[in-house]
Amino acid sequence: VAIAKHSVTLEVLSYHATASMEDAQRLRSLRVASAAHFRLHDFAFDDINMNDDETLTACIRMFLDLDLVERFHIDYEILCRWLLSVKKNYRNVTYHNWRHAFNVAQMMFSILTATQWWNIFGEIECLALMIACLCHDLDHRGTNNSFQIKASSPLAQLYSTSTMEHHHFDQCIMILNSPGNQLLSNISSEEYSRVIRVLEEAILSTDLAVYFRKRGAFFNVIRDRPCWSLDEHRELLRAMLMTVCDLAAITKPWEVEKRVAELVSSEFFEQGDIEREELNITPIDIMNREKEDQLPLMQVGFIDSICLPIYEAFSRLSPQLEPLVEGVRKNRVKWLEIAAAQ
Ligand SMILES: CCCOc1ccc(S(=O)(=O)N2CCN(C)CC2)cc1-c1nc(CC)cc(=O)[nH]1
Ligand SMILES: [Zn+2]
Repeated sequence: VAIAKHSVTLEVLSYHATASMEDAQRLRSLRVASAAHFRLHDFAFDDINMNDDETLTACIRMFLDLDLVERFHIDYEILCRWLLSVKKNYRNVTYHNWRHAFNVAQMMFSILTATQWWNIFGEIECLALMIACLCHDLDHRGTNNSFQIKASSPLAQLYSTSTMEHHHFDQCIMILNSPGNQLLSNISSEEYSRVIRVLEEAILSTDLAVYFRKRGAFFNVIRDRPCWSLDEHRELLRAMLMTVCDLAAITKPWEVEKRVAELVSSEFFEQGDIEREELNITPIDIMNREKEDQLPLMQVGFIDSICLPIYEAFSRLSPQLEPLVEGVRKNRVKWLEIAAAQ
């Protein structure tokens, strides 16, 4: 029975859509503007004025400028089809959609280039980090890990910890293995297994529970600088870097942060509505529409407990990253002002 259940579950999960030949041909024919044109090196980057095609050509630009296409002999049409397939496997949910993944990848690109850490990680790990950012929330349903457990969803039956993150990695691998989407088909098996291992670590590290578990070690290692080189703690740095990119909306100019927080809270409230209506449970405050007025102070709590520690640590690691922690501090003031005005 267990196997039957498992195969049924896999059956349910294994559906994924890949892009058509026509779509890939069309994207392939589009002009790819420069990183400067897209402002891809800006920490204040905002995708709001971009259409979907532009987000895709901006991803091509990031892969080209990190020299990943040349270095890994990536077939251009496969890169186009792979990007289209990744975008197609994000659902039309309020926050955890393609635009979120795209913004996370742009933040990774701007940090790797501003700090020159692409030199420390090397091409294999940069390739894995960029793929991880674009794929890290694949097939998100707009509900979090605890919801999967409470709803005993098929995903929770497969993965009891980091439920969604294991699924995102699963989906990422399935797309990479799909005909016409095999981005990594021209690298050696030794390099391939390194990319996949870094990819899995990076996607799983976007579970905030993993961030909480690992960040103590990271802060200790930072404190004892400079008696070690970043190179010795690359895995820990990559894990923290994924969280820094995943939460980066909190560092953006107020108008961006305000808009994104609205999307995050809407998605939380949608989950709360399902919990109330279908699971008959009272949602936690952050997902409870009736507690909407507490949102500004919740954001201050989010900033103090989760964001400031990591963005301060990163600005100590590299002065080029100071604009990030400054952005968080400015947004903290704005959230407090709103709370005080209520
Ligand atoms: C904006 C609507 C309210 O949003 C929040 C409310 C509370 C907290 S929390 O730090 O208290 N905490 C986090 C860990 N959970 C397990 C328990 C609750 C975080 C957010 C929040 N999260 C994200 C990441 C998705 C982005 C964002 O902007 N805000
Ligand atoms: Zn994410």
